[in-house]
Amino acid sequence: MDDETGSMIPILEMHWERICSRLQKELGEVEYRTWLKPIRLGFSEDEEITLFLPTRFLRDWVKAQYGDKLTALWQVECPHISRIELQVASVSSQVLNANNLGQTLQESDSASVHRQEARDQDSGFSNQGFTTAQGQAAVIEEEEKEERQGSEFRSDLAAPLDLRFTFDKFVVGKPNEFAYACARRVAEKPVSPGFNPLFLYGGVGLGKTHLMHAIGAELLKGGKVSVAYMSAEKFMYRFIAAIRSQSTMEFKEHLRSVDVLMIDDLQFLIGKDNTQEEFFHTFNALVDAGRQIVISADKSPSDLSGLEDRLRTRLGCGMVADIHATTFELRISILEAKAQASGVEVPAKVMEFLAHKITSNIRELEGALNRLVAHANLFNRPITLDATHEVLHDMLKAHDRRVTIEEIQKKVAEHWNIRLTDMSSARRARAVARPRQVAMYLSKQLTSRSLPEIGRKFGNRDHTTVMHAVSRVAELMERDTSFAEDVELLRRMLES
Ligand SMILES: Nc1ncnc2c1ncn2[C@@H]1O[C@H](COP(=O)(O)OP(=O)(O)OP(=O)(O)O)[C@@H](O)[C@H]1O
Repeated sequence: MDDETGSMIPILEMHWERICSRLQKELGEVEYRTWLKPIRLGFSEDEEITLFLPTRFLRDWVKAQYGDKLTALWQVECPHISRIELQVASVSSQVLNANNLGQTLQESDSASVHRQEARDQDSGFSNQGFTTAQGQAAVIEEEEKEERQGSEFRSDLAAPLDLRFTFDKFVVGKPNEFAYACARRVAEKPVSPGFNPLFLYGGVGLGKTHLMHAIGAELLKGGKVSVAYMSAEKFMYRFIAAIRSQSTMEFKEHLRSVDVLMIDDLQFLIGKDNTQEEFFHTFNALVDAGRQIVISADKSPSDLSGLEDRLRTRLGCGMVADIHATTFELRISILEAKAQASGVEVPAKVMEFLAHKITSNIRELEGALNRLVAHANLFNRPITLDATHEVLHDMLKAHDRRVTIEEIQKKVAEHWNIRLTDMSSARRARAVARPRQVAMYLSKQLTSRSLPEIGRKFGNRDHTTVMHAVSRVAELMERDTSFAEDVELLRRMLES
């Protein structure tokens, strides 16, 4: 670490400003704003410069796409720099501004940046800098490292909230409307009878953390309330650190002084008996003192076997709200909202395709859209079905599976709103015959069945009928783009 931090800060900043304006000129405003503007200047140590990015995705992208360029530009400014280090961290400009960067630079490692941030903000969230979920993961990693190194217990107990996770960004649909309504209720009126604790549960990536952060953000708007959010994992690490540094009293007092305590991913405490015990006491102390508790987990309290019975009973005695698996409609609404927020035009067919293909998890769906948007911004190309296939190749491959003629018939019938039985009926009306031909065409394209086999599945038709259907559909696709897009969309949905 440079020990001349006082005089080094403005110099470093000056170099960084020059590098930024070069990048801006060279790459253009859009690309610069998308990828490089979020970078925050960290500190210099020997031959290395540390820069911070708000998310892991951005860090990885910047590293892969601009790592060499950034290193080269730093070398032009400061020839002794041979390496740049990109880290995920919640470093708000507020923390690393000219006034306090000096202090920050005197600290010895990146974890100290978080420490500095926490000190600045003291207790509660009201003045805190915010970070992303990935940022928090990085913070936890740093903390674990610190704890392994035996450093002293710290009083900054809670993790920052993620500003992106607010109620207005949460898309409500059938699967999550109850959980949403409960979260809203707690945010508007904490400790309402019957809502303490609020226990949110559901599968991975369905919005539990989002709702918890939204509760926190809403409560903080009103001020005067202290909110502590942390993952159960973090709770455990902090607890262990407190034991090691003989500061468990501080730990308990600090946690028990908050108005609202939110613990995410409680299932992590399964099998961690001592931490469970501590959590149980904290829980009771807070509830007895009339404070609000919000918990999330992947299962309902009664299904969290491995948690002590008395804890499970207490967890289930407030409001238990399930977030169900997403529906196609909800996935579409989420994609529409996120596409609109990104400012990039995403065709409806692409959204339909993604919503059909990526069904398990909103995080994955969001990740797919982010990749498409990033790609479109970077190469200044529109998002199309072809581009989607290309950009998400690896992700889509993971979902690939074999398709049957029955599935093709069903999907095609649904698409054109005809009866499934018409796939094998003798009806010749175009409204029925055309979809049937498309289904034959797709059966030829997507399965290894022979023409006679396909014919048999379509009401024992002759193989020449199938041949005719295949060439007719191919011909129509060439002439009619909208028809071609329909067929293409069906093909991709079936391949998903
Ligand atoms: N209804 C929704 N509307 C908009 N975005 C959503 C919705 N549900 C989830 N998301 C987004 O999906 C991502 C994953 O959500 P979140 O982290 O809240 O899931 P989780 O249920 O806590 O997952 P885990 O079980 O892994 O902790 C987040 O970026 C979140 O903003």
